[in-house]
Amino acid sequence: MKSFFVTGTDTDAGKTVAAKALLDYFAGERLSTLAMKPVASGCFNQQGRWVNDDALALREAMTMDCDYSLTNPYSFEQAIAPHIAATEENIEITEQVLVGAFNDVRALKPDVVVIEGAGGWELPLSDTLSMPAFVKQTNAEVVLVVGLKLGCLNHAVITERAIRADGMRVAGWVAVDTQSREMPYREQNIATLTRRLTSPCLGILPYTPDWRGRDLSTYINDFCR
Ligand SMILES: Nc1ncnc2c1ncn2[C@@H]1O[C@H](COP(=O)(O)OP(=O)(O)OP(=O)(O)O)[C@@H](O)[C@H]1O
Ligand SMILES: C[C@H](N)[C@H](N)CCCCCC(=O)O
Ligand SMILES: [Mg+2]
Repeated sequence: MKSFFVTGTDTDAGKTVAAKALLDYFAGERLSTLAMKPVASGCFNQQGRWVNDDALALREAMTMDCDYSLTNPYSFEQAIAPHIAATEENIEITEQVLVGAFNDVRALKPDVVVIEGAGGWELPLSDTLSMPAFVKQTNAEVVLVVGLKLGCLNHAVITERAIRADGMRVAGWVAVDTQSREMPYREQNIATLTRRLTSPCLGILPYTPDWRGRDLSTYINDFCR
């Protein structure tokens, strides 16, 4: 089994869209998949349970099925920094619960698990815990999603460096056009990312308003053969 943790240059970088594209790609490779959005802030009540749009989109794209609570063990109502949302709900996010959910997902024996982070790499989860501590326990390779906007070059280089400094392997990066209006000098920016990042480009995702219903596998380069 392989696991990929999808992080980004920031919140709104396009992690959910890129994670969906990875799930579509693995499905096209005839690999079975499960997805996780372990910590979600910005949830709504659906039939008595708090659910999150990212988690639901990833669950639609995965090829296997599992209980919602394994995909998304922590779901907070407010769309704010998760550790603050957790405090507001008198909940402490623990590594034990996160790793427990990951192990339960792994026990279902998918070929691939795709895990979407929240915010950027160094996301606080409590006063003492940050997301990288959980990622380390999963042994996942990290995919860095770069939301194409002014400022992304600095954020991308620093994030790739931070992931490696934390001892994790970077599988590569995916650039995402998150807005209808193309970033000025888009190609030059992508060329700079290609030169300055030392991991490979795994794909470039164009602006696709109906991305949820589309097969995005075509935008992912072959990297898992
Ligand atoms: N390629 C795209 N085409 C169309 N819309 C996009 C694309 N990429 C991102 N978006 C939109 O931009 C917004 C931010 O993208 P997304 O939700 O994937 O970010 P994220 O990194 O997952 O953020 P979060 O930290 O909240 O999980 C969303 O409204 C999404 O629908
Ligand atoms: C609610 C939002 N869309 C994300 N899911 C959470 C982003 C947290 C960012 C925390 C931070 O680094 O400041
Ligand atoms: Mg998301």
